[in-house]
Amino acid sequence: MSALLELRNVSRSFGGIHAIRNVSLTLQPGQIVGLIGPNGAGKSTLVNIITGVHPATSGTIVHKGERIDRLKPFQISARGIARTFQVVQPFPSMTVIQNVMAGAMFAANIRSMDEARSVAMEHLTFTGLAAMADRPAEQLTLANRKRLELAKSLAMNPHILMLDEVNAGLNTSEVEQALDLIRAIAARGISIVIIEHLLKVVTGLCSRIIVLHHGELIADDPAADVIKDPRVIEAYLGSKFAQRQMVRHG
Ligand SMILES: Nc1ncnc2c1ncn2[C@@H]1O[C@H](COP(=O)(O)OP(=O)(O)OP(=O)(O)O)[C@@H](O)[C@H]1O
Repeated sequence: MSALLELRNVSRSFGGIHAIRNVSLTLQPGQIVGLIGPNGAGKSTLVNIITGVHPATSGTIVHKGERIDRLKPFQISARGIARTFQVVQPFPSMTVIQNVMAGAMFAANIRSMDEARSVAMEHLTFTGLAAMADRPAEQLTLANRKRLELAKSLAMNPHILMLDEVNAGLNTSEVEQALDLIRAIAARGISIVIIEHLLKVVTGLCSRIIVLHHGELIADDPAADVIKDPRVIEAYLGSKFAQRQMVRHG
C-alpha cells in the first residue's frame, strides 16, 4: 500500500536546539497512530512541521505523491491535513456553530452561509454538541471545548487529523467518551495521529505507536511491542528501571 504521508530525514532546529533529528516515517490511510515521548521530546514540533507551522530545517515531506514541506499552513490544511491544538482556541465571543462554520468556510466546496451552517450542524451532531449550537463558545466546559475543536477540524474535511493532547484535563468518563468519538472519526476513514501522555489511552486506542526522545524516533512499532521496548521504558522511566524490567521479563 502506498503511503498517504511520508517524512524522509526530517529535522528542525530552533537556534542550538535540535527539536527533531532525522525523523523518517510513513502514515497509511485509516490508521490511528500514537505519538508519544517525554516532555520536550519533539511531539508538538513534529506536528507543527507536518502542518507547516514550523517548516523543517531539512528533509522532505510527501503527501499523496507531492512534496508539501515548503507549503504554508493554509495550503496544507486545504489539502486535507488538519490538527487540533494542545491549548484549545475557540473564538470565544462567537457561538459554537459560528466557530464550526469558520472551519467549514475554509473547505473549498462551500458556496454559501446556509451551506456552511448546514455542514457545521452535521459536525455538531456528530460530536454531540448540537444542543449547544447557539451558545457562546466561551460558555462550554473544557470537555465540550475539546469536542468543538474536533468539530471545527472535521468541518475542514480532512483525511489526516492530528490531535495534540485532546484528553488533557478531562476526567475518566470524559476521556472514555472522547476516545469513542476518536474511534468514530477513524471509522470514517480519517487517519489520526494522536499525541497523548497517558500510555493506557494510547495502547487502548492505537494499533501503532511512534516514540520520540530528544527529537529522535526511537520506536515505530505495534502498541504491544512498544510498551515492552527497553529503549522506550528507559526514555520514560530512566535506565535503572529499564534494567530491572529486563531482568524481570528476561
Ligand atoms: N518555537 C520554538 N522556539 C524555540 N524552541 C522550541 C520551539 N518549539 C519547541 N521548542 C523546543 O523544542 C523542543 C521540543 O519541544 P516540543 O514542544 O516539540 O516537545 P513535546 O514533546 O511536544 O513536549 P511536551 O510533551 O512538553 O508538550 C524543546 O526543547 C522545546 O523547548
